[in-house]
Amino acid sequence: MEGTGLAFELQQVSFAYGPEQPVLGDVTLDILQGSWVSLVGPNGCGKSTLAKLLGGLLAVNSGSIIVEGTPLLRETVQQIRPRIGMVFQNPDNQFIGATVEEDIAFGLEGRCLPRAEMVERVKRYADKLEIGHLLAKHPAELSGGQKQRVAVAAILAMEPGIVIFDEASSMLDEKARGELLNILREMKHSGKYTMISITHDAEEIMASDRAIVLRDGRIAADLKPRDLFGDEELLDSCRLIAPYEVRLVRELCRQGIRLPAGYCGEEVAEALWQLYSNK
Ligand SMILES: Nc1ncnc2c1ncn2[C@@H]1O[C@H](COP(=O)(O)OP(=O)(O)OP(=O)(O)O)[C@@H](O)[C@H]1O
Repeated sequence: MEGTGLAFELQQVSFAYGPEQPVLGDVTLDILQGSWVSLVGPNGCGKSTLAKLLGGLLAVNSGSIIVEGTPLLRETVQQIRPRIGMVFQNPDNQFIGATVEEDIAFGLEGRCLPRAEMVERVKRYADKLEIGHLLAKHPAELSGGQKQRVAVAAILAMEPGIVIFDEASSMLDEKARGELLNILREMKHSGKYTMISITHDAEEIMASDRAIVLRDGRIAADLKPRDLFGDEELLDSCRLIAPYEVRLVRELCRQGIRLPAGYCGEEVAEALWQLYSNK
């Protein structure tokens, strides 16, 4: 369920890595608490840079970012950072501990939690992510999908209200990608998290509430995922491919079988079934 408060308020945010290199310009947007936003766009358009600004890893050159009501400033960044978890592309770069258990516990140690609560959280989030049987393993013994589950467990154990996934599924195989997507869906369903996912994955975008399209460091579109996948020109400019069912509906339309565009999986099956049973 979406909350009524705002997780992020961005006003005319601009950022450059150097004087010659403006990356983001005039980005103004609000993100509702409890919502799941996909950040999409072609390579180099500024998605990761925006994620780092949101996560307090970089500071804006001009404009402002407010996180859950608190302005993100040099003086407040330490207070805001713990509210935001970030999961990156390469799970190997996210491992800190020598075992899965140590890795999940690592972030909690900095929070000065009582030992019993730390142990309980490690177990609870390991169980939630179905990695309880891996707690004693060394990271090198895990598959890519298992490593990414550990990375997510380590972030969720810190109980952030906001989680940013920066291409977290892009190095995973199809099965592990599907499993990670299910984790994201469960997180959304729990209503406990504001989620931002940077992704080129059509299914992941389709599962989110809203797609923000960046092009050359500016917001080019802000729309429902199904509307994004209904707009071939916009999709092309983001270098995205629509999910299979959307392409199927489009192809059926070309063949003269008319179904509304932008349908998602079960709706396509239902519409085709209706069509078939009315023959
Ligand atoms: N640390 C850095 N120093 C200098 N320039 C950078 C740095 N990180 C990114 N850039 C540049 O900023 C621009 C935006 O990069 P960014 O990684 O935010 O894009 P992106 O949309 O996430 O790309 P991709 O889809 O390829 O991951 C690019 O031109 C990139 O070369």
